[in-house]
Amino acid sequence: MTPQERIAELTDRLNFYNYQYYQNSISEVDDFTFDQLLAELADLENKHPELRRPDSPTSRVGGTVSKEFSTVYHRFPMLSLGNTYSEEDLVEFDNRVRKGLNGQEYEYVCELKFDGVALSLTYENGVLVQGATRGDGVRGDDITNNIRTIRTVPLRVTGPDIPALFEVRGEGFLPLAEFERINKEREDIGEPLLANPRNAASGTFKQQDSAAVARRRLDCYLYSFLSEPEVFQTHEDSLVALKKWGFNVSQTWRKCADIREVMTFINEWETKRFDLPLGTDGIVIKVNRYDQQRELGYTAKSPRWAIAFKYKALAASTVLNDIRYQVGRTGAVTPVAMLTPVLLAGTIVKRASLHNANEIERLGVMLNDTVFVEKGGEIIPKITGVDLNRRTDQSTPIVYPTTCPACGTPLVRKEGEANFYCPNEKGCPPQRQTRFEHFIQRRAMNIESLGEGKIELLIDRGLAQTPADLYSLTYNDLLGIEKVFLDEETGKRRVVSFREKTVENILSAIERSKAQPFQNVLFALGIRYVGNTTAEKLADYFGSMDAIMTASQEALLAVPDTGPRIAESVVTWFADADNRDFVERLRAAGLNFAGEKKVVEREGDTLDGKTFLYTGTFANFSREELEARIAANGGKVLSGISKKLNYLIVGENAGPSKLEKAQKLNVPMISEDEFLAMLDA
Ligand SMILES: NC(=O)c1ccc[n+]([C@@H]2O[C@H](COP(=O)([O-])OP(=O)(O)OC[C@H]3O[C@@H](n4cnc5c(N)ncnc54)[C@H](O)[C@@H]3O)[C@@H](O)[C@H]2O)c1
Ligand SMILES: [Zn+2]
Repeated sequence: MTPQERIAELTDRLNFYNYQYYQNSISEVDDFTFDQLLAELADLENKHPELRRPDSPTSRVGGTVSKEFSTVYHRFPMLSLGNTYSEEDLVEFDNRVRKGLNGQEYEYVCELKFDGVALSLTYENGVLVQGATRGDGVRGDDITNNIRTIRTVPLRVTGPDIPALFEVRGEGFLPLAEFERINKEREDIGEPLLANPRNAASGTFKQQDSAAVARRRLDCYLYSFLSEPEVFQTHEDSLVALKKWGFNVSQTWRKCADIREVMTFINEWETKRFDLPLGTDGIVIKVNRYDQQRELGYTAKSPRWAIAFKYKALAASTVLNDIRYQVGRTGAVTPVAMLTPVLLAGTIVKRASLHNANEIERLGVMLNDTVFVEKGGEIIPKITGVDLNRRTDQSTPIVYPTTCPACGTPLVRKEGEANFYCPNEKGCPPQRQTRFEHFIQRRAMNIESLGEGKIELLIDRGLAQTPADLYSLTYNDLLGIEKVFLDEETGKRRVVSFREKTVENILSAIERSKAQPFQNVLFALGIRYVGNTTAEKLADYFGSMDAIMTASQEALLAVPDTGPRIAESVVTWFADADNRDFVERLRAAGLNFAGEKKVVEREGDTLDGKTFLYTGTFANFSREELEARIAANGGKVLSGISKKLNYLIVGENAGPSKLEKAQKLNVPMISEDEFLAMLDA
């Protein structure tokens, strides 16, 4: 390949990766690969400057603005950071800084490099007036409403020394615990999992519906302050002031006297960073004094006074001994790699996730291969590749099972899904077991004292086939039963036994569960795609189990945020005779089959069949009241603007992007008064 061809190929490929990463929140390759390709391109361009393409990613910030939000111009450009993975490069950076400052003394401030989305917040007279993404560095998306949902971002700051106009910048992120929570919920209701916290954060910030954004508890760390004229002498002073004014500044930063101290900081955080509540991928090193920053200046893409040191993802190599196929509640089969134990980032790793059959194929991995495992932002490490140099004739192909490893039923794969499923929902032991686990969890019936092997014991003894059987258990059924569990990995024995106290606790928890609200009961049924939030919406809208059981697909579609997939799943579930029998037994046990509050009482039919969306705030209604009135009069609230939408109700401070889109699609816009008039019609 000629240099010209290679340059063209790299330019196209990297531009495509950037587009996927910033526009669609998808990583086509890992960051290290991306950075290596970018470095290769920069190197080729240096050698052949005449071959450099005008759209080269080496001299531009990677992102763009999107059509869904209105565009804002940054007062000060939002640039990228030069990055390196090596100590030598860091020493070179330090040499450049020393040269650039002509022998002046200088210090650095080191911060963690938070792995999220760059945000810019503008405050006028102490009030947050604008929040934006980085975009292409010059212009970004106005996502003020979404940023307002972050609880740690102050909407107003006060104090004698606060400038009238200033900007703060930081990293918006999805905390790891929140990422795990969302994925657990998604797994629970059969939704595909989010790939990693960074991409999840980026996707969330770009959502149109800020109520949906608020449900994912995003957070933000601030790390930079900008104003004109400057009010601080150093970056350090600004971090201290930001913290004092109430901004969320991670207290992990440290001032370093020289590059050796910087290296110490870098080494210190290499594994300690995994204890932080968010994903990080390196250390950012900044010259502390602002006047020196100015003196050093900028390239087209990044400041010369800062650099990012990126950690290579922590990897280890070990042998893949076996694959276990786990069957989840919805029947999805997931392969789990069983590894020869290996130390990685301070913990012993014995298993790694392989996601699905496609992933095994993509990796080309075989049993007994030596594989690379990496720990990224997520808790469970993953297999990232095969060490082909160490493949021997011991390696044997992985034969993906065609029947359920637990019950022998032939597996099925649905159109467009990566997972295989065991369709034997009722008879398959792990599905039955996880159905119980779903039923007893806190957000469902809250009988968590039945965890840790107790359910298995009940099933084994034939005391419970379905969760409905829990309600007919007696003291004498339970007292004294026990089972010995053997942990296959540690070889340890664990005895689960029902003594008097245990039995009393369990029976009283079962009794108490009868008081759980209706929405919990609905969620506990374990209908696919009916997670917590959906259960709450259905319960609010229909008010009773009977209403939901008999609801048609169309009636279900009228519930806010309920699409065809959920509607179909609900109808199919209740059409099943065993499921209906299960429901009747729960009714007989005395569970709550009706909601106490917010039953939609029909006020009228003036809005029958009409669809609405609203934007802004209203004089006569809160959001909830508005939605309730629409529903009570036969209308439906949609979650986004489309051609199907009949009316956009426009309140105070309406979102400009919604207005623009409605205009483009010719969706009629009405005021609050016009809406009131429709109700009375
Ligand atoms: N995997 C892919 O397909 C893909 C595609 C595009 C980009 N990327 C990754 O993204 C990088 C380019 O992204 P980039 O231009 O945002 O550069 P960057 O992420 O390497 O560095 C700049 C960004 O760091 C963030 N940051 C975090 N903590 C910070 C702190 N304490 N101080 C200052 N900034 C901090 C800010 O958001 C800032 O915009 C690439 O080097 C690559 O690793 C990956
Ligand atoms: Zn099965």
